[in-house]
Amino acid sequence: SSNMGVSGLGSMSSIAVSYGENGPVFCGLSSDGSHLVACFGADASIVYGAPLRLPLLGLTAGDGFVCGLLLDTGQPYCWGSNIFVKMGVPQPMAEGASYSEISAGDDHLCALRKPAIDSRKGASLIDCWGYNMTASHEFDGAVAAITAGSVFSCGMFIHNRTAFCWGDETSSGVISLTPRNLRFQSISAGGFHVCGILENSQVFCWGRSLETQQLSLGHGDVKMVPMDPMVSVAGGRFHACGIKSLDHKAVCWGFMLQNSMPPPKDSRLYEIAAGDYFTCGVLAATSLRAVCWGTGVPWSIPMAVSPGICASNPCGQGYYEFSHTSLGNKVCKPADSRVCLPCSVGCPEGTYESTPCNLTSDHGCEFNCSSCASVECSSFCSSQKESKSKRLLSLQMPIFIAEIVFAIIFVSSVFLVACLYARHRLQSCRCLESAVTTSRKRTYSFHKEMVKVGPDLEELKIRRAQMFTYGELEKATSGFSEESLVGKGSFSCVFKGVLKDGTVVAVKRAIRVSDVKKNSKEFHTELDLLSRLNHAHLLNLLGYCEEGGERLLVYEFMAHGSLYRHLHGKDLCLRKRLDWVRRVTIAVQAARGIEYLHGYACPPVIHRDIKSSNILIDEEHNARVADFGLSLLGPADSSSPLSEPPAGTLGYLDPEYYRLHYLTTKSDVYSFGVLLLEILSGRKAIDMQFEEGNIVEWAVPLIKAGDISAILDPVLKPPADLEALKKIAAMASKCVRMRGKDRLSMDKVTTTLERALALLMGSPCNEQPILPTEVVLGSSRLHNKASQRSSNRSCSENDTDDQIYEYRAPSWITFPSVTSSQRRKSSASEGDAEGKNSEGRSLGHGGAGDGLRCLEEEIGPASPQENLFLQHNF
Ligand SMILES: Nc1ncnc2c1ncn2[C@@H]1O[C@H](COP(=O)(O)OP(=O)(O)OP(=O)(O)O)[C@@H](O)[C@H]1O
Repeated sequence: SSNMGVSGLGSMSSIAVSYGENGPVFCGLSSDGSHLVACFGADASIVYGAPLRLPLLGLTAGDGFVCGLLLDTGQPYCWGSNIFVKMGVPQPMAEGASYSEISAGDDHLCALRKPAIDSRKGASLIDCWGYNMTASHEFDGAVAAITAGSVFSCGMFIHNRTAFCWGDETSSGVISLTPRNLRFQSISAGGFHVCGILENSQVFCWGRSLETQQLSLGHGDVKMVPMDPMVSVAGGRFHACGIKSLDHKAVCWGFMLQNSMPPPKDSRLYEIAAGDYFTCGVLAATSLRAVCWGTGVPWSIPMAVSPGICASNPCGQGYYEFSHTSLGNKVCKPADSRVCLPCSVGCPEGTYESTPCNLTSDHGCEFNCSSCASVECSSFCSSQKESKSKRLLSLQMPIFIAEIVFAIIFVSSVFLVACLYARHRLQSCRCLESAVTTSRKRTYSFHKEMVKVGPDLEELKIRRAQMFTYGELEKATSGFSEESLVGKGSFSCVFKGVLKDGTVVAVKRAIRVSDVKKNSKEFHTELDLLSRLNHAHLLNLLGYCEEGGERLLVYEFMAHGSLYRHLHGKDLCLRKRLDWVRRVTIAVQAARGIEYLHGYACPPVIHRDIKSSNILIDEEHNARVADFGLSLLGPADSSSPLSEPPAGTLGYLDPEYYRLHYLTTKSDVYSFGVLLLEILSGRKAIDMQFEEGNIVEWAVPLIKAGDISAILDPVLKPPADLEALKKIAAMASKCVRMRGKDRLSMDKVTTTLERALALLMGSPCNEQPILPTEVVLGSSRLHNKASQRSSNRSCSENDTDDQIYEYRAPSWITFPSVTSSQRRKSSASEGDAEGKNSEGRSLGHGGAGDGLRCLEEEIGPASPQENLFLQHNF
């Protein structure tokens, strides 16, 4: 018994889609076994509010919000914004309650309590929160699964597999239509309907939103419920989709808006989830990528998602255990859990079942080659013949090789014996010496060859980056023409190009320099680094070319250029269009990219050249951190310094680094602090137009004096409430502290920025702790818009206290406390930063601390007159 394969408007799944006035969002649990969620789409409150560090068992989504079931505690956790559902852990909730499943409707969430049945009462408990639904329900008998529609919810009993529904009958009209005698394998609710898979795998739907009367909604088609057997269904607002048992392809029915995208024709799917007018699914291919169809689908989803929810029970009959060739079986964290997927039923016409569905794989279907009637069959059978003969050849091959090897060994042994005999006979022969020399020579040349193997192996490491020929890139950029030139750096030119397959790329071409060796090293550093790093806010390297003296890097093309161009370009409109929310969003995204470099890449990476021209903006206005040419792999312990000659850009350069060559991740924090000041003020890092040419020297005293308005970019109207920008400014001044140890760490910076963004967007701050200490359940309190708003407003003030970050979750941006290993580096540095400037304290790293203390007064921020030696990534 399982509820697998059911994911409707709000059933629990490894993927969830939210909809509503802020736009569509796709969220999915990563396929790497971390159980962590990532969200992509239009609604910033969901995308940036996702609890990036809390492992979740499953997801569900409603109008403007997404909820996950916490893997460790079995509590629901919601993020996004919906005035009827409290974000964080929904309130009121019974103390210590733990749930096995959650399911969200438009404006409510229901959760099935663990254990499935109360042994004393023989009843199951389902708790709901949200619009007209906040109550605790008791049902006689164990419940197998729950699902939520627009203003109602349904469940299915384990013992007789019948469905039951409750909620607002007047507006849903679903409850009274619930069939009493039908037995289901699974059910899924949509807007005002429910579809279930019967025991014979046929679909049965009830309710009113799938019917022809909905034609009055606008132009579109109404399709009948198909007769095909299905393995899973998902209900949208006026439609439902299912995965067919036969071929695992998606099919949809109900009302479809005109011009809405059809489901993918040729792709098999694992899991589906429906939003209001669209549906998304996980591709049953090695990529495990998600695809969406319908109307108003979320943006592209650059992640591999788990194909289902991890279950602790062994897979039942009719299910097989998912295993991924390259992932092993790492989709699930608890060792004894697994994703169970439904077996396909039947084989397409003209084929027969060649292998049955077993514990580890779905069944296989093959054409019957003795009676071929279709073209597909003929081509399949002829390819089979070919592969059979190849197989035969491959079986014979090892025997052939073994024979040759045996012959060689035999001949060499005979030769060796003959030589030894000859040597024995000619002991006084003087040619021995020269023989030794030759043999030494041979050994040497062999070694040389071994050494040569090194770089080849190195090259093999560059897995993801594709190698291009110079000709290909020349063609892509119309011969590196003037028209294709999009930017110039100190040592490179960047061209826009279009590859053969139509991909738009940026080709970075080194200005030819004589010191090829040094540049080659840096070239390979960047290649190696970029190909190993992977984060939504880092600029992806697509490929490279190294031919003769030419070195070219091929990146994704960033349609909106650099942040520098937006802030300091000639076009003032561009600068004005970058309003406060956009600026802070860019800062959050860039911070996340850098935090990844510092905390998640192993070993840690220090960027060394954070600046506004290295923050690029993509088509969807997301920020990407670029230019890792100067990156160095950092020490595993971020506080131990690397002694490196300084490289970077004037104005952004950490004083500790350029004076002492003392390089840690805190050098990037300094540069990021400068970047934040730049974003807030619209001033360049160094601008000699002003009396105070260095942005740090100018801004920090003003911030410390509390005069935040004096530093804000004059081209923008200050926001109504300055609190968010004040927080950012205060934090920026902590980032540019003289001593690295006194600066914040990047994860702290990200957290503060996220919180500031929430404040700026007028999001209510929630006083509730992540794990509530006192909760009451059962008050059928109807949340009301006005009261909710006023309570929201009153609580947004006093959250400046740093400690609050660790314990409290605001309503839509979450700041969960993380595990010690995740914050391995920051915890040490945090202590340092918070334990502020305790001058007498030991700095913990031998002489380095003392050296710093002596030099503290001596060091000042980079002055524009300073003549620095700057390296570059070419
Ligand atoms: N992937 C890209 N897509 C679009 N434009 C890009 C891309 N990469 C770089 N650019 C543009 O080209 C310009 C030059 O980039 P480049 O990385 O060569 O130098 P830089 O970082 O600006 O300066 P420096 O070389 O001094 O560090 C950038 O400022 C940006 O406007």
